Amino acid sequence: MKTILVLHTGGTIAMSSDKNGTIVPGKQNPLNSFTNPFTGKIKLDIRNPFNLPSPHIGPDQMLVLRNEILTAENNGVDGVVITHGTDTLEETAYFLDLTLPAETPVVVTGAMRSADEIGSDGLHNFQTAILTAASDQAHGKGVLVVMNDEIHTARFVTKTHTTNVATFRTPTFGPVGSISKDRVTFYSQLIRQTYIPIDHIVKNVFLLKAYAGMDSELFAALANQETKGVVIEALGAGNLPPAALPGLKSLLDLKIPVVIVSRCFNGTAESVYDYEGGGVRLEQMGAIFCHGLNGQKARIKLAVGLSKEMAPAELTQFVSDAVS
Ligand SMILES: NC(=O)C[C@H](N)C(=O)O
Repeated sequence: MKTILVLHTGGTIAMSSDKNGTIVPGKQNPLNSFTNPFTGKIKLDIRNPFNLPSPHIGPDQMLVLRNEILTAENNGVDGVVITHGTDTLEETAYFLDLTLPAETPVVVTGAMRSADEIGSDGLHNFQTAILTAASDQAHGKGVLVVMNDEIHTARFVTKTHTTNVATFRTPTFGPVGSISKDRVTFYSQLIRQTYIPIDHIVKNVFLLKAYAGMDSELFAALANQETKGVVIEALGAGNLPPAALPGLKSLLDLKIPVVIVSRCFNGTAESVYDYEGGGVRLEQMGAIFCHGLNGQKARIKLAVGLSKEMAPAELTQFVSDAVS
C-alpha cells in the first residue's frame, strides 16, 4: 500500500458560496470531509498547513511546503499531493520543482468551481492528483500539475482562462500525460533540470510588462540598491521600445540582473533583431534572455538563483536555459 501526503493550502477548491452567492473561504476546508475512495490501496496522510486564497501565498508559504515535503520524503512517503488556489498555483509548483530533489512524485491541483457549485471540479481533480502521485510512472518527472484530466509539468504549465475548468495549458510543448477514468498515462517526460536547495528566498525581484510606447519611468523607480533582479516581459521575440533603453541601462549599470522573456503566450524569447531596442542589442547591453519560461516562472527562477548567491556567469547560464 502506498502512502500519499496531502497538503491542503486553500483556494477555490476549499471554498464555498456564501448567502450572497460570492465565493469565500470557510473555517472548515470541505476537502477534509472527503472519504478516501482508494482505501486498501492508497493511505492518505492529510495535513492543512494553511487555508489561503492563492493570491495570499508567497515565499514564506512556498518554503513551508518545501520543508514539509522534505521531511515526509525522509520519512518514506510515496508521493505528495498539494491542493492550491489556481491564481498562483504555477508559481508554487515551479518553485518546488526547482528546489526539491524530485525523486518522490509531487502533484499540485486545484479547482475552478467551488465545492458547492454545480459541476464543481475540485473532488475530481483531487482524486486524479492522488492517482497520479501514486503512479509508479510519476517518479523522476519533477513537480506535476494535474487539472481537468491532464498532466502538465510545473515548468511550462500556465493558467490561461479566468473561469473555465480547462484553464491549465502548456503552450508550445503540450501536456505530458492524461488521466482517463482511473488510468494514468504519461506520453513524454522533461529533461531534468538542476535542483537548487535553498532555505530562504530573496526579496525585491520584480516583473515588468513591456507595451507600445513604454519609456524609462518604471525602470527609474527600480534603479536602486534595493532591487535584486528584474524580469521584463518584452515585445514579440524579446524587444523593447527605444525610449525604454536608458531605463534598462540604469539597471544594468547598477549590476542588477535583467532577464528578458516574451509577453507572447506561445514560443520562446530569442535575440533576433538588430535594431534599436531589438533583442540582439538588449543582449549586447547585458540583459539575459530566458528561453522558454513565462514572466512569472522566470521571476521565480531568477529569485532562486539569487537566493543561492550564484555568481553572474552561473546565474546567466541557470536563468537562460529553461530546458536542461
Ligand atoms: N480557482 C482558484 O483557486 C482561484 C482563487 N482566486 C485562488 O487562487 O485562490
